[in-house]
Amino acid sequence: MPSPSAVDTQTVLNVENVSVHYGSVLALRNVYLDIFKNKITALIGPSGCGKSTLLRCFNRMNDLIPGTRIEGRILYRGTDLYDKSVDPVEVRRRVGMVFQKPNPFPKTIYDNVAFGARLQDHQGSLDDLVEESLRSAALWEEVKDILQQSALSLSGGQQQRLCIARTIAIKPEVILMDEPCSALDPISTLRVEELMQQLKQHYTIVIVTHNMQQASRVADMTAFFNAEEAEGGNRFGYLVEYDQTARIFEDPQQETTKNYVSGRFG
Ligand SMILES: Nc1ncnc2c1ncn2[C@@H]1O[C@H](COP(=O)(O)OP(=O)(O)OP(=O)(O)O)[C@@H](O)[C@H]1O
Repeated sequence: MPSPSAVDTQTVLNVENVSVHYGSVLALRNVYLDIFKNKITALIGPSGCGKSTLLRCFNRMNDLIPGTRIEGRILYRGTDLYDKSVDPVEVRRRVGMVFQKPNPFPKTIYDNVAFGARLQDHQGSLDDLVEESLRSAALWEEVKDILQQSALSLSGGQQQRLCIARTIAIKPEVILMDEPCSALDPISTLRVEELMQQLKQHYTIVIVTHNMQQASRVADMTAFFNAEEAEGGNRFGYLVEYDQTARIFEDPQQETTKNYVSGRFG
């Protein structure tokens, strides 16, 4: 596969020939991919092509699914994420995750943001950390007078920005987002997309999205995956093409990518 056109930045994650099995079923095959610092990388492709599977490999969330087996290597700043000496809890501190459905804890707005920092025995002012994280997540102005209210009283879009604030408060380097806008209305979606553009100054973001317009609006880099039927009828995913987003949408090198981005399948 051709390597992406030149990107002038550091690599944070290297995916080297990664395949993932769930039990005996192959889900994702032979992926090579580099994730670049302070860029937004979108993983796109039809249902079942392994986007979420790969995303979960980046912070070892697949460890929590019994029977998952990963072959190949994923390097985080040169260290093999799956090396025996690596603590998955530490990985998840550096590589945070925001899920499809906003999932605040049934606690106050303040406690949601402070939760991870308290667990980590945060030194310094929690009030400052909560304010700074809510500001970074573009939510402070809306919630500064109701910090002691339940997070569940917020709208879906606000809850998702709160989950982003909760992730930021742990001070990760990478933020993974698994379809973060699919449960949101169009206005909340735009707010989260604007927020992502601000966040990439400080964080590296990888987003799984079904929405091609969203990928073309927010992502610097786009990886297109497809699924193919293996012997026995199971489908497995593989990477078709990875490049700067403008190239994937305007001048893809592979016929399958062209067909997908022009809406001919998926
Ligand atoms: N926990 C699991 N146990 C068994 N198989 C799984 C599990 N999670 C995913 N799979 C299988 O792995 C393959 C890839 O799924 P994955 O969810 O990563 O794809 P996806 O591209 O993110 O799909 P979607 O866009 O529908 O969310 C699919 O065949 C799926 O059925």
